[in-house]
Amino acid sequence: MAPTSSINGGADQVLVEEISSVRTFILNRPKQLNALSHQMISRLLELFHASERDSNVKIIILKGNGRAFCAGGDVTAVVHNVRRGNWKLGADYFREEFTLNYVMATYSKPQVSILNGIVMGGGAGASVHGRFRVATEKSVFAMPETALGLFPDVGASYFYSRLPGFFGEYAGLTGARLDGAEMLACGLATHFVPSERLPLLEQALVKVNTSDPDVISTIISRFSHIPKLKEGSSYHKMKIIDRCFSRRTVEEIISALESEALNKNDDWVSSTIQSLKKASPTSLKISLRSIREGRLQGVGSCLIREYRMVCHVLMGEFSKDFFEGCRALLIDKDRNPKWEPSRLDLIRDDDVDCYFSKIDDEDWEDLKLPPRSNLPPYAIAKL
Ligand SMILES: CC(C)(COP(=O)(O)OP(=O)(O)OC[C@H]1O[C@@H](n2cnc3c(N)ncnc32)[C@H](O)[C@@H]1OP(=O)(O)O)[C@@H](O)C(=O)NCCC(=O)NCCSC(=O)/C=C/c1ccc(O)cc1
Repeated sequence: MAPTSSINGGADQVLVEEISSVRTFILNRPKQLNALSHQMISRLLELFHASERDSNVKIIILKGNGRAFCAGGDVTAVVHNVRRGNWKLGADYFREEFTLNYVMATYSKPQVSILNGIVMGGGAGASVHGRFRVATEKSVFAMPETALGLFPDVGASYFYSRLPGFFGEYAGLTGARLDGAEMLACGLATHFVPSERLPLLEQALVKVNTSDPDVISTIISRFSHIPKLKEGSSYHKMKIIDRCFSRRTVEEIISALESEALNKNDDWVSSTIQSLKKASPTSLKISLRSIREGRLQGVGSCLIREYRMVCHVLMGEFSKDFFEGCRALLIDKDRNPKWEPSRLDLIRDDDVDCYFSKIDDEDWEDLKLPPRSNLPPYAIAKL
């Protein structure tokens, strides 16, 4: 085994192992649950580009050190930037992060992400776009942004809109946590491997000398099985999810859930309503619109639209909920955000439209994604 080399600049935040044709990148901020710093994103982008150019590299393995794969973007950096009042620093972060998501979604070599723990926000973006996502019994997946005054980004309007039925709308609006079995059932994961078998899986993968996804899938399948969904799983609620989350507006979704609650006492329905009522009303409305638009767009267009949206959120012209969400959940930790506008009916369609418009600032540009050429047919977005 080649020695583990550490990467500077990111102060060892991404470790690299080189074993024959396989490059393993290890997110290495275990104390922060591998939250993605700007440096980590830049480094990953560099490593992905370099590995794509290197014909000796056949597959990429991405994993996390410690109990998380990755708990999202580094939100302590957000707090820092907000205090400095500079939304463009945030925009720079997202520009690079979304570019990384796009490179992963169109990558010419299989990426195998080992999701043995927490996978949230940016962690989902760094894995779901890749070819293989291996969940375990320790996986906890969520896009929790509506509780923070943001919206499911990193291309979630692409991958959530492609989940069965209206499961993506459900998971995106409520921020629901999914376990490994649910991830596999809905397609966020491609395989489920018990964590105790991961060392054997990795030993088998590092012997690979091909980028053929069928070969790699066959290898992972040797270690995987289909786990049973828990009795209380949201995936068993697909009929209710489809009935309610297919509605045109957030208001209609909530009232459909309330009708379900009247008909039948169901804890799952009550807690779903509670999650929606706790979230930022503005976030809910822009998230629903984003996932709906994502249904008809490719991954690149989704990321370009989400970049516009996130810049509007950071500018805070219509609502400053993102800053309030950071205050309530991260700074003061009172978990009691005061959203403004405070109610769904105070947000008009025109207000939602603004989040999808170009930014009125002469220095601002739409996200420009790198050209991707000569890709093999399987190097298209994966869901
Ligand atoms: C449920 C979690 C994943 C685990 O909870 P736990 O097991 O009780 O563990 P802790 O919450 O104690 O977390 C352990 C440590 O990791 C830290 N941490 C845990 N997630 C994080 C984290 N995303 N960041 C930065 N430290 C963290 C957390 O602060 C804590 O640090 P410390 O108090 O110093 O021990 C919990 O940590 C949690 O909810 N984390 C946030 C998850 C989340 O909302 N992720 C998506 C956020 S939205 C986003 O990505 C936007 C990023 C952004 C970036 C740049 C911008 O300019 C603008 C926006």
